[in-house]
Amino acid sequence: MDRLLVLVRHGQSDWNLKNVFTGWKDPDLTELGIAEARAAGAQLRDLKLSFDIAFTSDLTRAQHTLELILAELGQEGLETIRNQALNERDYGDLTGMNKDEARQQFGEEQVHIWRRSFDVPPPGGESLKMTAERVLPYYRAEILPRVLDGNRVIVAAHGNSLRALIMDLEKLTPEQILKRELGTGTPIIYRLDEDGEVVSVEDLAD
Ligand SMILES: O=C(O)[C@H](O)COP(=O)(O)O
Repeated sequence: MDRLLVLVRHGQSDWNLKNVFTGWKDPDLTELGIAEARAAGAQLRDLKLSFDIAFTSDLTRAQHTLELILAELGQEGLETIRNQALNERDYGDLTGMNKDEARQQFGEEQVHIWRRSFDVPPPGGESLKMTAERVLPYYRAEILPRVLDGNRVIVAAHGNSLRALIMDLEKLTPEQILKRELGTGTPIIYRLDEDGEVVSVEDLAD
């Protein structure tokens, strides 16, 4: 049985381009983001992969990325479950602020802690630990059982919601996961065993 799980971060968004903290705000993809999503779909098609069900967040940039990938695969209209449990980490008071301006205002070190520490949330927002506390229960309840049933699953989501999932799948420490940068529009292909443990991982960025 092929227990396939593909994770993909959305393509470049308007606010990625503007270097602005985005979190739960809802900008769409840029032209480059659209091209990245199509390229991700083409990579999966070249690998002859197709899917039985898709999951995405409640945010446009991830949903749009998924639609473009499915179109490349000739799988428009595939059953898709959207849930805000897969949303990007909530950036709280930093949302909408330019990342360089935030560094000038709060200092390089503090902004790095907010962005890449495991359990220090940005003011009014979510840490990676808090993000994992909503992503992982959803994964275990809704996504993993489908993979274990033999459905080929694709998940289009966000840098930090996917980090939370990857940390669990690959059994990474907080230090290891925080060094892991996920490319926009780059699929990561997992195959799992009957217990949901990772048998193989292929990051198409490598
Ligand atoms: O929400 C955002 O601004 C980005 O998608 C992720 O931001 P980060 O690189 O600071 O984690």
